[in-house]
Amino acid sequence: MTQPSAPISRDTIVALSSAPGRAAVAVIRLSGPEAGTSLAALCGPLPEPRRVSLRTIRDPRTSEPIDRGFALWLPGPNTQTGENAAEMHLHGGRAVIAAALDAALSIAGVRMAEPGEFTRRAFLAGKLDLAEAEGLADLLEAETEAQRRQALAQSSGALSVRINGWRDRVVEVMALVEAGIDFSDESDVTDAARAQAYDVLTPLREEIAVALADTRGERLREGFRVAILGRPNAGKSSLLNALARREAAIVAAEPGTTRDVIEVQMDLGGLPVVLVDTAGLREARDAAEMEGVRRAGEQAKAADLVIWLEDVAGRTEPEVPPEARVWRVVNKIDTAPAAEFAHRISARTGEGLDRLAAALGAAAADALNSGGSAGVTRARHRDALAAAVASIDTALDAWTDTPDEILAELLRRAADELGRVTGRVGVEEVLGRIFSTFCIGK
Ligand SMILES: Nc1nc2c(c(=O)[nH]1)N(C=O)[C@@H](CNc1ccc(C(=O)N[C@@H](CCC(=O)O)C(=O)O)cc1)CN2
Ligand SMILES: Nc1nc2c(ncn2[C@@H]2O[C@H](COP(=O)(O)OP(=O)(O)OP(=O)(O)O)[C@@H](O)[C@H]2O)c(=O)[nH]1
Ligand SMILES: [Mg+2]
Repeated sequence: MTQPSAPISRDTIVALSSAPGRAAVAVIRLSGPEAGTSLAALCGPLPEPRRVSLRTIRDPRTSEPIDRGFALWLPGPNTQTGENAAEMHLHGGRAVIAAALDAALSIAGVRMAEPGEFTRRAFLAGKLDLAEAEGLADLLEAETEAQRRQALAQSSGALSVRINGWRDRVVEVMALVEAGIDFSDESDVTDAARAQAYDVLTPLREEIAVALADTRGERLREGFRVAILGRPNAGKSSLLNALARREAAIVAAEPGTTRDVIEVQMDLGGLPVVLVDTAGLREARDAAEMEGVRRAGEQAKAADLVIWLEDVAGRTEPEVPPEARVWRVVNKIDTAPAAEFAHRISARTGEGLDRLAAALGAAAADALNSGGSAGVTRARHRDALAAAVASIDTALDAWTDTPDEILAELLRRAADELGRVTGRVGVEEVLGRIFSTFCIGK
């Protein structure tokens, strides 16, 4: 757990923590030193801690009733933020929410929360570390089962435990090397400690490098990208619509219909797949189409998989970047026999689509973390691990003929890089970036 690294604000914050807009129930949360006094000002004498109590919520300026709802008093420090906290569960109408927030803000010392400020305070109180806070952000964004599982694991400390374990081992190696600094006149001790340090560091470096090379966690966050490319009129937009089960893209009989890139999010067996429809590739007839063709090429590069779609009546060679992974799919098999093709479909009749969707799901399952392992999920983690490995490599390369002090410094750098992931090191620079991605009220 992270220790508080900045003074906790004296302000009491308030926010609507349920989704904005009309809903059955709205949850308004307060956190900070005046959360209890504020709740009392709004709802009368404080309920018993952690007990739901039905109250009339009133505007403290006028005593006019605003709503009847549940009040909760959550005294610190055993709260999500570590501070005094309170909640009101109200009827979810817009005017109720507006009046209750306005009434809370009329109380001295209470202000609106910034995006992510509840979570930021939880972090500052040492209730969760940076990687866990990121996991929480991902949990709010999760759209499929595998994403939810990965996010829940990260928010519960799975990645932090691994990273802290690596960091502890680097520190252990550092201590062995530093033993040499302290006993520099006893070369037996130094040599034995160095040898032992080397033996700990080598497999550790391997472990971190393996985690670094595993991109499945990051790809699970972002989704498995499948770009549909082909000549105009192959039926790309029809295929996108058929797989997405909605008319996301315009389909028309004349070639050159699609110009923009159209993305739809799919859930294939709990895995996020992003399907991308593109402009048909040909000698463009106008500037807009030319731009569409250029963007199609970009999508092919960014995709994890390209579907090269062909009309059974006129086969074409894939025109995709050489490094792209390509599946050739033959469409319009309702119009001609096509038994010889591996992937054959009719976007019109739906024939072959279940098989194609199952194959896409299997490809996604290979490429994405199924939500079980606690790997790297963001570029921020990857950068830190890469820097740690680089520092360890420098140390290992120079192992035998480098002074203890320099080796220890390289190892300290590696430990610091690992510490960045959980926020033990270099917190300030990433705080704003991480917490601002939350919604207000989280
Ligand atoms: N109504 C409501 N539902 C909610 C939340 C909330 O704030 N309000 N949560 C908000 O995110 C989530 C639950 N997360 C929470 C995390 C920690 C603590 C908490 O009070 N922790 C204390 C006490 C732990 C204990 O006694 O078991 C602590 O860590 O010291 C509460 C909620 C999801 N559901
Ligand atoms: N018979 C038959 N016609 C199809 C099938 N799939 C698409 N079509 C028709 O083919 C024409 C072109 O379909 P689109 O989906 O717009 O083709 P596209 O590849 O997106 O074309 P561009 O956007 O111009 O590149 C439309 O008239 C579709 O109805 C199919 O499986 N069978
Ligand atoms: Mg199209």
